[in-house]
Amino acid sequence: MLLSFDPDDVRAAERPLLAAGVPLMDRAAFALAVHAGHVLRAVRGRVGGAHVVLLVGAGNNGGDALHAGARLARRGARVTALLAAPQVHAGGLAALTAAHGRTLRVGADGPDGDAPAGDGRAADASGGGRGGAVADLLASADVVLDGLLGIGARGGGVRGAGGELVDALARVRAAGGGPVVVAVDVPSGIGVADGTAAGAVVRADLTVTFGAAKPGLLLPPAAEAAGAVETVDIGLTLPARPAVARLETGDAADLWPVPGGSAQKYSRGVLGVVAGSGAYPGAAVLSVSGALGAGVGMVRYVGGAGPQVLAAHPEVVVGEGRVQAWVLGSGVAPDDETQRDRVRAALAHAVDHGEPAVADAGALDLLPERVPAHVVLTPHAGELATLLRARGDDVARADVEAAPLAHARRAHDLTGATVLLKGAVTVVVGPHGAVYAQGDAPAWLATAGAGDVLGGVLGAVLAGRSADAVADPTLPAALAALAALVHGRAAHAANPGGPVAASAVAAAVPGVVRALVGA
Ligand SMILES: NC(=O)C1=CN([C@@H]2O[C@H](COP(=O)(O)OP(=O)(O)OC[C@H]3O[C@@H](n4cnc5c(N)ncnc54)[C@H](O)[C@@H]3O)[C@@H](O)[C@H]2O)[C@@H](O)CC1
Ligand SMILES: Nc1ncnc2c1ncn2[C@@H]1O[C@H](COP(=O)(O)OP(=O)(O)O)[C@@H](O)[C@H]1O
Ligand SMILES: [K+]
Repeated sequence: MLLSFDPDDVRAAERPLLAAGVPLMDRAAFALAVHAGHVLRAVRGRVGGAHVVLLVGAGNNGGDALHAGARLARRGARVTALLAAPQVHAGGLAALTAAHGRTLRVGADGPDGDAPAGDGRAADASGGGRGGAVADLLASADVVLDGLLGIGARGGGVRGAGGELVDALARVRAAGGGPVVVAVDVPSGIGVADGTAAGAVVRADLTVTFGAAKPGLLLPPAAEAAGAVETVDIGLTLPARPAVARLETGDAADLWPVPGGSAQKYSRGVLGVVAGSGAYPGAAVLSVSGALGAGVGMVRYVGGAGPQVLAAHPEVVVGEGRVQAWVLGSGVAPDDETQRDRVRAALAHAVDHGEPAVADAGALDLLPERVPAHVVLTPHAGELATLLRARGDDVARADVEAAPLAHARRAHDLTGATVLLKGAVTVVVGPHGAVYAQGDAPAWLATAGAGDVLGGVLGAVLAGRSADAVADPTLPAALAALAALVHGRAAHAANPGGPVAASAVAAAVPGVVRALVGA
């Protein structure tokens, strides 16, 4: 599991070590220089002679970049530091200057010249170009180390001279080629704790993060700015509970309901599916496909698409009966009152009798005011905005897309449900601070019906672990993240690197599950 921690937790973990004189910045800078060295060898063949540009802000994040730059300079790299603040980390600046790195102060008027080392003050000096000089430097760099802002960032992108550097770097990259960008701890400008990415934000190819990942490296939309993430152990002891977690391959086997030797279909879990309608029979078929692909004990289908479901899946039982979990609402048309009544009844049953339920699409507006966490909502951004508006919030789809975690959390707080918010990175919020961010899927998965398959996969897992999911209110969030992981991997497996239809995703689910839980 990839765990991330809020800046406050990271600072609290650093404090006793710093008080004891542990050289945390040295550890961070050493690891950063090692990773930058790997990148330089990959793009240039060697560190010696390579051109490295440091973007340096006012804080310790800039200090990391300067110390790492000094190490690279000592290995023969040509290092130029662009100082975006009047005062930068004194020790880092001294180290870089001692290693014969160059420093240029940048501000509203462009680069001002070499800054003296020693007191960390980047005073004006003679020499240095203006105008396009920064752009030329960035364009000629092999690697840029982004040390403008770390966990001390306060929202809304990089402001001031640093923001201008971010824009200049973006223009260089947009023109084609350009340097490999390595972010120090986090891409500068992201919302480190909430994953927002407004204003001037560095787009990195690699982020080298210290102590533990930060939430913004996992959460949308900021996660996209991080590139690959390398976590460096600098010896921090962090709390047991992360801010945001991401399930990985090794986590699936413990969570998945693998049948024991004495299993029979009822003990493995029966899933009731109330999905599809005259207008959308395909949603019922796809939802059932996802559930069967995930290995549910049995599916009972309830609704008007029985013939289509049976034609595709003769193993399904059509009609009501006892179930251990539900999938509700996929493809249920707003004017299909009969099917909507069935969804309402199933939701009430799920709440009253402790049966986990997936509430998708057409079930979202039928939700009771409050539900337990074993009811899992699976909206996309537009549906979540609608749900929040129905509860009095003035929110549009774009607001949800700009801050998915905040809005998923809001929906959880308002309803009590576990919330799985679909997207390029799927965010899951449950009670007691359970938050997951899964970025497992190719963009090809953004195709009609893919969400129905996800609902089926999740329903199967909830049916297989029904009693556990009711007893432990944080488990549905973990199982929802697990379903997103399997669903995303199935999209890859169905046609690596190419387009997929929702039914092909469902067909790939059994193989993905085998790979994850097979001995
Ligand atoms: N505490 C430590 O000893 C360690 C800290 N480390 C590094 O230190 C970083 C944190 O350093 P700091 O606490 O100094 O904070 P930062 O280096 O993240 O920056 C804080 C500075 O940026 C300014 N600032 C904040 N938001 C801004 C914005 N939106 N636009 C422009 N300027 C803004 C603030 O006024 C402040 O001067 C970590 O991310 C990590 O890179 C590492 O060296 C590991 C050890
Ligand atoms: N850019 C993207 N990259 C990867 N996966 C995506 C992207 N956009 C959407 N998805 C995933 O594709 C699926 C689409 O589901 P949904 O929007 O409910 O479609 P439908 O209602 O047609 O089934 C979700 O699982 C979502 O997480
Ligand atoms: K940074």
